[in-house]
Amino acid sequence: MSSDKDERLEAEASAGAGTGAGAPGADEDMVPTAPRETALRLWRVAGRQRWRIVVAAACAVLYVVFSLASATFSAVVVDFVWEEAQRAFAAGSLYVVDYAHGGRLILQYFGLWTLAWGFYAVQSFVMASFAERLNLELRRRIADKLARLPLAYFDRHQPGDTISYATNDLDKISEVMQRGLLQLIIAACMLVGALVCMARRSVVLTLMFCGFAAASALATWAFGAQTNKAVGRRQALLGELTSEVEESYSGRTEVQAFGLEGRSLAAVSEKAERLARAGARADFVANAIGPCIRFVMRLCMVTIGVTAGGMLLAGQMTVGVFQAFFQYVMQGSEPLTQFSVSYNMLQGALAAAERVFGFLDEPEVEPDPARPATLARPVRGRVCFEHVRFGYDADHPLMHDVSFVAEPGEKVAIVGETGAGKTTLVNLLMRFYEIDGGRITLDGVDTRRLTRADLRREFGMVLQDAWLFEGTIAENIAYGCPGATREEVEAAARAAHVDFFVRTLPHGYDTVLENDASAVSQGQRQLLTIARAMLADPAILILDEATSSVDTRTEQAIVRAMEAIMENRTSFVIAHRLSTIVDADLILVMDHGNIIEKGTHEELLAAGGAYAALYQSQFA
Ligand SMILES: Nc1ncnc2c1ncn2[C@@H]1O[C@H](COP(=O)(O)OP(=O)(O)OP(=O)(O)O)[C@@H](O)[C@H]1O
Repeated sequence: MSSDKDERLEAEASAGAGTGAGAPGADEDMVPTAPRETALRLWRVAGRQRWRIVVAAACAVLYVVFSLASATFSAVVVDFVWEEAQRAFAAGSLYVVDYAHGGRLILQYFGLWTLAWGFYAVQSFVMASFAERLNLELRRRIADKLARLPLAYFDRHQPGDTISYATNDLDKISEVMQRGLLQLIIAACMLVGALVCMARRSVVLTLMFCGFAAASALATWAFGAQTNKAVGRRQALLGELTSEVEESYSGRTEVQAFGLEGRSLAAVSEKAERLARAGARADFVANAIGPCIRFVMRLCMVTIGVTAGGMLLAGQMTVGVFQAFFQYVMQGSEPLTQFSVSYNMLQGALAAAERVFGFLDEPEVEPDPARPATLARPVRGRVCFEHVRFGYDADHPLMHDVSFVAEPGEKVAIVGETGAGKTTLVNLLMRFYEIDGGRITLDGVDTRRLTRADLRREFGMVLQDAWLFEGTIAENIAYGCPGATREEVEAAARAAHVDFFVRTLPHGYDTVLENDASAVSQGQRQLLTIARAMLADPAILILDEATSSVDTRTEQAIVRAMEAIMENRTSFVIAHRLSTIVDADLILVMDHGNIIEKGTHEELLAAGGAYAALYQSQFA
C-alpha cells in the first residue's frame, strides 16, 4: 500500500486540486458532459501514436499475469522448502538446501517477478512517451487555433481561460495518460485475477475478502465525495483570495491615494481566514481516507489470518498456500484505493479534454481567398468606405450606413464622444472584424479580396496604449522590419524625436525593456512606436492621439513626430483634442457608430452642427 502522504495527495489530485486558482468549483470542472465522445476524439487525435497505447495495455496485462503467477509460484517454493525441512527434522539430520532443485525454484520465482516488473517498466515508459506526444499534438493544434481565431473570441474570453487550456488542462490529460489510465486497467485486471486465484484456494476466505473489500470501497467512495467537496471549496476560496490580492496589488496607487489600505487588508485577511479553515477541513478529510481504509484491510487480514490459520492446522491448507493467499489479499486490496483515484483522475482529464476541444471548435476567421487579389505598386493609399454595415454581435447593429473617401496623402480625423465608434472604424479598416454589408476598398480593390497579411502590411498603427515587448529598444523599433540595420533604426528614432531620450539610457539602443517596459513613460512609449511605424514606412497610417499623462515637452515631441510621419501618407487620426486636427483634409464626426457629419474644420464650423458644438465645448 502507498504511504499516507501519497494517499492524501492522490485523494486531492483525484478531487481536482489541480483545477487551478480561480476555478469556480471543482465539481463542474471534474465531470465531463460527453465522456465517450471525448475519449473517442482523443483516440483520433492520437493518430499514429495509437500503437503505443496498445503495447502499453498489453504490457500492463502481462504485468498483472506475471505478478499473480509469481505469488502462485511462491506457494510451490515455500511448500518445497517446508517439506524438505520437515523431512530433515523427522530424520534427525540438519536441513541443507538442495540447490539443484530448490535453487532452481527460487531462481524461477525471481524470474517471474523480474518479468512482471520488466513489463511494468515498459508500459510506464511507453505510456509516458505516448502522453508527451499527445500533448505536443494538442499544443500544436492550440497554437494553430490561436492564429485563426477572430478578435471577437478574445473580446468574449478571459486570457486566463485560454492560457489554462494550454497549461493546466493539457497537464491533466498528460498526467492521466501517464498514470491514471493504465492504473485503471491494472487495477481491474489485478482485482479480477486476485479473486480468481483466491477462489481456487478457498471460496470461504474469498467471500470474506469480498465483504471487507466492499466495506473499504464504500468508505473510499464516501470519503472521495467529501474530499471532492472540501477540495473544491478550498480551490474556490483560493481563487477568491488570489483575485482580491491581484486587485489590491494592481490598484495599490488608488488604494493608497484614498487611504484605504486598512479596508483592503481586512478584505484580504477575511478571505485568507476562510481559506485557512477550508484548507484545514480539506486536509483532514483527505488525510483521513488512508488510515480508514488501512484499518478495514488490517481487520480483513486478521480475520482471514485466523480462519486460514485454523485451516492450516486442520491440514486443509499448506504453508505455501497460506502465505500465497496473503499475497493475493495484498494484491487484491491495492486496486480498491486505486480505482476511485484513477476513476476521478480520468473524469477530470476527460473534462479537461472537453474544454480543450471546445476551444479547438471555436469559430475561426473567414479564410483568406484562395486566389487573392494584389495591390498595384506603389500603393497610393486611397481608402473608400461604401455603405458599410457592422455590429459586434448580429442582434445589435452598430454602423448602419457608413460611406466616405480618403484620397491618397490626405489626413482624415475621426472625432466623437467616447463610445462613438472611432476605434471600430479602424478595426474594420484593418479587417480585425468582418463587415456585415457594403464594402471597403484600398486603391479600388475590395479589402476582402486581399489576404489579411497583405492588407495589414500597408498599414502602420500608433496606438495610445503603445505595446512594447521584452527586448532591447532597437528590437522594439525594428519590430515591423526585422532586417533593419542599426543605422535605419537610429534614423527612424531621430525622425520620431526619441533618439535623444534613448541615448540618455545606460545602454542606449541596447537597453533591455523589462517588466512591461514600466521604466518608459507613456509618452516615450508612444514615441518609440512612432519610430517603429517610421521604420516600417507603410502606405497608410492610423494614429491614436495621446490624451493625458503626457508632459508638455513630450506632447510637443509627439505632435511633431506625428506630423513628420503623416507627411505624404494617407493617415487616419483618432482625435481627442480638436486643436490638433483643424488642418485635417477631412473630419468624420461619429455618433453611435455612424458618421453624422463630415467635411473640413471650416465647413463643419460653418454648418453649426455637432462638430461646432464639440469644438465650442472644448474652447469655450
Ligand atoms: N469588442 C467589442 N465587442 C462589443 N462591443 C464593442 C467592442 N468594442 C467596442 N464595442 C462597442 O462599440 C461601440 C463603439 O466603441 P468604440 O471603441 O469604437 O468607440 P470609440 O469612439 O473608439 O470610444 P473611445 O473614444 O472611448 O475609445 C461602443 O458602444 C462599445 O461599447
